[in-house]
Amino acid sequence: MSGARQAQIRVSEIFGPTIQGEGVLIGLPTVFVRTGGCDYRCSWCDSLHAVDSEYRDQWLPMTVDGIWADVTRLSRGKPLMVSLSGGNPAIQPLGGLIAHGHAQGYKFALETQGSVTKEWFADLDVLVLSPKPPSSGMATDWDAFEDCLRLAGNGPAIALKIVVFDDRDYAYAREASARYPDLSVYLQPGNHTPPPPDDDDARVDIDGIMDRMLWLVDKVTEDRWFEARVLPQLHVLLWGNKRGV
Ligand SMILES: C[S@@+](CC[C@H](N)C(=O)[O-])C[C@H]1O[C@@H](n2cnc3c(N)ncnc32)[C@H](O)[C@@H]1O
Ligand SMILES: Nc1nc2[nH]cc(C(=O)O)c2c(=O)[nH]1
Ligand code: SF4
Ligand SMILES: [Mg+2]
Repeated sequence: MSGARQAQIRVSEIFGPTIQGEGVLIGLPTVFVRTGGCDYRCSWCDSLHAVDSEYRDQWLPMTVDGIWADVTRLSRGKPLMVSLSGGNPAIQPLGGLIAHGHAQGYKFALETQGSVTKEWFADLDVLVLSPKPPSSGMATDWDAFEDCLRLAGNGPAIALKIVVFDDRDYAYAREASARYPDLSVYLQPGNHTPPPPDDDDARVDIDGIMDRMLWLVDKVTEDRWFEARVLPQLHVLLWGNKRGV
């Protein structure tokens, strides 16, 4: 067995099929592989159970074969799009998983903030880069971000997805998009009520999300930013902050 097949990947949860709730693949049936651990700490992160080391005892080191047994069981052996998220999945050794799945007709989309890059980005089908706006409390390292684009090359389709809570975030999204005019850009209203990691049924402020959604639509139309796409987190509208959907 090759080294890549035996690499240990830290997994927080594997679930689905559900529909991709965000961005360029919205509505597409998918199985999620959510890895554990992140180099960021966004103030409003909705997946702290896969970020905060307090939850690391819930993360399992898994091999490609172990993950693949779950993915094929959930998809009942029918190839589909696998969504790699986290935490930051870019810090995990995912190249072997992607090669193994591709050989069986599956596709792979990766969600990452663009702070860490890997050679295997070039093997992805879809790369979603989600640089973080000021409200997150994180600073963007644009050199690291550009490394992601460079290593991905012409391999995957690449899209920008930027969370927007307020005017400063919106200005950041405009700047980020202006830097990379060839990338399609998706604006996502922020959820002010991310789930506490231990509580699946936490209330979600749908009215607030809808208000920001309407505000964002006004902003892009007033600015004649006609390349931007504005989309809510569909899974949050459907299932609130529930985990595993
Ligand atoms: C949980 S992150 C995991 C992948 C990677 N760390 C990243 O941030 O792209 C997946 C997506 O959820 C978004 N997200 C996280 N918390 C959110 C919130 N409270 N409201 C809206 N989107 C959020 C992130 O910006 C990212 O686009
Ligand atoms: N349905 C669904 N769509 C999603 N898109 C991005 C998600 C994520 O947490 O990375 C996510 C998620 O957790 N569920
Ligand atoms: S980068 Fe992604 S997973 Fe990490 S803290 Fe921010 S939103 Fe959460
Ligand atoms: Mg999520």
